[in-house]
Order: sequence, then structure tokens, then C-alpha cells
Amino acid sequence: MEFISTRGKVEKIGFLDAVLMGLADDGGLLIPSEIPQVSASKLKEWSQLSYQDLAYEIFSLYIGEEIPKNELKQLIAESYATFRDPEVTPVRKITDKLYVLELFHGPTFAFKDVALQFLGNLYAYISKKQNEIINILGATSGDTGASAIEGVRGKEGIRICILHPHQKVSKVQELQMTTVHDENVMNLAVKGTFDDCQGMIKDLFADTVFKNQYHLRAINSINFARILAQTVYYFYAYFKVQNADEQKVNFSVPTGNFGDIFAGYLAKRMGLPVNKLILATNENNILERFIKEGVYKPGQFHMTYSPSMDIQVASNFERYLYYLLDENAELVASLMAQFKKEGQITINQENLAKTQELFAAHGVMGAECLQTISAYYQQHQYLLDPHTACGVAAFEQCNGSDEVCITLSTAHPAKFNESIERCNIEQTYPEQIKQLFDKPQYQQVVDNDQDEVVELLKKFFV
Ligand SMILES: Cc1ncc(COP(=O)(O)O)c(C=O)c1O
Ligand SMILES: N[C@@H](CCOP(=O)(O)O)C(=O)O
Repeated sequence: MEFISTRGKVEKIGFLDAVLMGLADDGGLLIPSEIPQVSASKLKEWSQLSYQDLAYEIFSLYIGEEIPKNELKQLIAESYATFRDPEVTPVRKITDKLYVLELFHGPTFAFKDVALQFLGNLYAYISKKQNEIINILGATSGDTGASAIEGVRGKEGIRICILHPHQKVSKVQELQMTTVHDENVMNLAVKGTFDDCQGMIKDLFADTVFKNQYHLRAINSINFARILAQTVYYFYAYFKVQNADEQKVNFSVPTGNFGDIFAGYLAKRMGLPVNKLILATNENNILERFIKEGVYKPGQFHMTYSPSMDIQVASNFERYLYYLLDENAELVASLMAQFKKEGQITINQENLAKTQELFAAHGVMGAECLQTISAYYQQHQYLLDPHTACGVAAFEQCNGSDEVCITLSTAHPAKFNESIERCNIEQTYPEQIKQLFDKPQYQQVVDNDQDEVVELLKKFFV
């Protein structure tokens, strides 16, 4: 399998080079040159597989011979051995219409672990095999950072620096990142928003001289390996729905950077019979507005009960745009340049209709989010975290009466007790989270200033 850029200015490269490149060198995003197709008979075979075996089959389609079979199997086994549930991502049936796909059984209690446990091990593998220096630079609204740090802490040949928006992540998220005291980890708390953090790292990745000099590697969903690992649970969950092939099966996805829902889009393009992708946002609803109106334009930033989705500029939107525009890289490049200049992209009516054929969207306001948490707790004795609650509220709004829906549960409620307490629900913290409160924190608070960050990176990355 070869990889190309959404902006068309990168020579075709293999999977491992795509992982190391992270952001495409022309500023675009890497995607497979062709999307592998999975036949109905293959799907039937896959429906019987364990999570790990399914991951192996799907990964192999993209990795080919670049990692020997037994080594890939070993990487997958190690990555999912850290999960607390033997099914890795179990599916719970809540009602006849609603299933919840629990993605929070990994070490940091968020869906990010599914991809980042694998990517952390993959980086360690590449570092050892190819003697590559791995200096990871990432931005987080709370979950990616904790998960990426957990995936590589203490690993030889790897350093990691994570930027998070100061005082705009939950307390547990902050503690998960900043109580790690390994010398290969640096946490920078930026006085700004997640978009500021993400903007900074994207600029640094786009500066190929700096990127190559300091061997910068990405763990955000700009890295295609993240998307790939996240496609697996769409297949796995679909196979768990009773009589899925006789029903219309939707997925409802709490969305910020458009990464997780893009993985669902990719699964559909590979042949998984997904009916509709329901995009759930909070008050930061740029993506809801895009799906309803065809205009992609950042709005005012809001702090919400679902802080991990407090995102305005969604990295993976560009990947979707590429496919929406019939893989016309030149057009994508010019639209992205226009976005940089004018802060807005508008698609035509034909493309809006195409988008609305597959996507529905609902922006969930704070009161509706809390009300959904309370209602599901009372009626189904099931405690939703605020991001998942947005997904469930969007399911209620957008699911057709003849459709079933799998809502992605992207985090454990214990990570967001600030929001759960507002529903007057007392929850018990898992032991791993409880112990964080006794530990000292290590982080540097910095201004929202790229030069200040660069100086710190130069000292930290060897
Ligand atoms: C708990 C949680 N839910 C949902 C999201 C949104 O996922 P994505 O950015 O892939 O759209 C995030 C972060 O991105 C998250 O941390
Ligand atoms: N919500 C994310 C934001 C970063 O998204 P990513 O999927 O591109 O890593 C987070 O928790 O950090």
C-alpha cells in the first residue's frame, strides 16, 4: 500500500514512512492511494474474529509486507494486553435501538488508547529496527496527551512533548498527563485554547527543515496510523449488533477533530455497510454547521461540559474534503489556502447533498448534555460521560425509527467528574484515577507564543 497527500505534492511513500512523516510534507494529510475493498464474504469471515485478529486483518491491508506477519501480531497483542476488558472494545445494548461501543477500557480511560497503545509500540519498534530518533510533538484537549504519554513513557529512543490548553482540560486529564515524571516526557500548559496548541504544532510540522532537524513525529490524528487503528472498532461493533445485516445500522460519533468519525467514513468506504454517520458536537459546532449548511467556518470558542471536543478547526476535515471533491488534490490545496487566508470554505449544493446523504449532525448544548446524562442514569442505570452523552443526544435527534445506532462511548465518566457532579450523581473513581490526586505535578506554563515553545523544544529534543 502506498500513501499520498491530500494536497498532491508528496511522492508516494510506504506505511512506515507515512507514520514517520505524520503531517504530509506539503502541509496536507496522508491517505492511502487506494482504499482497500472488503467483500461481503470477507466481512462474514471477519465477524467471527477476536478484536486482535480483526485488527491484524485490517492493519495488514494497509501495512502489507512492511512489518513481518509475526511481528505485527506481536505488536497488536502487546497493545491490547493493557486493556481491562478481554473484548478490548465491548458493545453494550441499552435499548432495541441503541448500542454503546465502550472505547474506554484502556490505560487512560479514553478511546485514544485504542490507537495510541499501538502507535506507541509501533514507534518503539521503528526506533529499534531502523535506529530512528522519535521525538513526539503533540497537542491535546486532554485525552490524546494522556494516552500518548502512557503509550511511550520510559521507552528507549523516544521523547514526547505535549501541549495542552492551560486550565481548559478536566482535573483528571491534567493529572494523568502531568503526574508522569519520566525524563522523556515534557508537558507544556499553553495559555490559550486547544486550537492554539494544534495550530502551533501544525506550523512546526509544516516547517520541514525544523521537522527533519528535530525528528518530529506526530501522535495526533493527522497521523494516518491513528485513523487506521480507529477503523477496527467500527467493524467489531457492527458485528456485535443482532441481525446487523437485516437492519440499517448508524454510528453516532462525538466529534472534535473529525478523526474518529473519519475512521467510520473510511470503514464505510472499505465496504462496511454503515447506513448513516451521526456527527455529535457541543457548542463548538463548526462541523454541525458544515453538515447542515455546507459552510466550514470557525465560530466563537466556548468552554463546555465536554472539554475534549472544544475544538474549532478540525484536522481531519481535509481528508473528508479530498474524497468529497473526487480526490482532486489541486482543488483541496487551493481551498485549504483559501481557508488560511479567508477563514472559510463553502461547498456547492451538489457536494452538500452528497454530504447529507451520509452524515446527519446535531450540536448538543450544555443543558441537553447534562439532561441526557441524568436521564440515562435514571432510566437505564448507565452513566454516560459528557462526550458520550452528546453522542447519545445526537442519536435521539437524528436516528430514524427503522434504524439502530451504535454510539461511540469515547471516555469513562470518571475523567469528567466536574460535569457528572452537576447532575447530582456521585460516582466511584477507578483506583488508577483515585491515586493520581496524591501525586506531584510536572508541567511548565507558557504563553501562547510559538517562539517560546520552540526554544523549549530545542532544549528538550536531542
Ligand atoms: C472523549 C472524547 N470524545 C470525543 C473526541 C472527539 O474525537 P475526534 O477529535 O476524533 O473527533 C475527543 C477528542 O478528540 C475526546 O477526547
Ligand atoms: N480531543 C483530542 C484532541 C486532539 O485530537 P486528535 O484525535 O487529533 O489527537 C484530545 O483529547 O486531545
